Amino acid sequence: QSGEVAANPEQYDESYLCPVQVGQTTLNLDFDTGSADLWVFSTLTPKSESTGHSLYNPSTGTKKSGYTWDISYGDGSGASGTVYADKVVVGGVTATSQAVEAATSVSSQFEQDTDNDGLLGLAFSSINTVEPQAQKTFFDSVKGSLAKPLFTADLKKGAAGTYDFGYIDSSKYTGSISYVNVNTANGFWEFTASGYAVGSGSVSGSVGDAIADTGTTLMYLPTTVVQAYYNKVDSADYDSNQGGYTYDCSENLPNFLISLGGKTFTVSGTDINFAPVDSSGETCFGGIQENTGIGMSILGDIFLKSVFVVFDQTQSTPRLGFAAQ
Ligand SMILES: COc1ccc(CN)cc1O
Repeated sequence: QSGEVAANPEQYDESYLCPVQVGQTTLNLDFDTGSADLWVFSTLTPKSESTGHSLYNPSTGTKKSGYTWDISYGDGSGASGTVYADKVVVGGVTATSQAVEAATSVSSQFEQDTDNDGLLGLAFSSINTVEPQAQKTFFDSVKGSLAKPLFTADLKKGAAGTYDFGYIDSSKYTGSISYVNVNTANGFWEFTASGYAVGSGSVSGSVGDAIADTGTTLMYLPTTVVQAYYNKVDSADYDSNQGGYTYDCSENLPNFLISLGGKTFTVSGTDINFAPVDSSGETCFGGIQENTGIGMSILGDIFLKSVFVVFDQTQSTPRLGFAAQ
């Protein structure tokens, strides 16, 4: 089988939500290549936490007795609950008995984001949080039945993009796809990013160890790289109250160039201009921030919206393919 599903941006492209049939209900889920749990708001979620969300009703599923899950994300948000086996359909691709993690508790960030009805993890199943046995991601559940064991991400700035499962749509990118091998030891789509440049010119140095993470909004890079970037933005400085680099919204940001698999990709300064910090619209928060304390770099949506990415398990070693959009 193969299929395509829309990836609809929230305000400021904070995250992208895709319609997914879970049991008999269609929910809008955040496809997250940085985690491996498929969890959903449900009729088991306290009403005080689920108002405004679409809810999975586990009555259509088979309860996995004694199974629980509990996940925490890098931004301090999290959720927990119980586990059911049920039908999940993404763009016509069907997992007939997918582990569906029904939330019995969610953190305030999820409670408040009423566009988001849960997450569909697309990292490696080794980091699924279900106890006593880790469960397969949706991709792992359907991988063997896909025309090709791969999926692609084509996210866009302020417009609907797509995730495709089982095939590469050559109309969605320009030029050739350059591939890098993935190290799955940490359960992420993790690889080594090479040189970089600010504005234009030839790349140098090295960004280093990085993950491709559709579930993270911004780009988190080594301090040396981030300082080099904002040194080229006159009004920029690090604002500890905001927790990152800010600048005058009136200032044009430079492009950021990064080399992956021998090919240089350009993230436009307009894409790196993330959002105003408040309603005055005077000060803006940058889409490139420091990876301090994370242990690796994260190429999140700010990066991903300017490339076409293949999450490829056609070889014995998983690999990532990058092409310009
Ligand atoms: C609060 O919202 C989220 C928190 C964490 C993730 C995973 N990186 C996705 C989200 O949509």
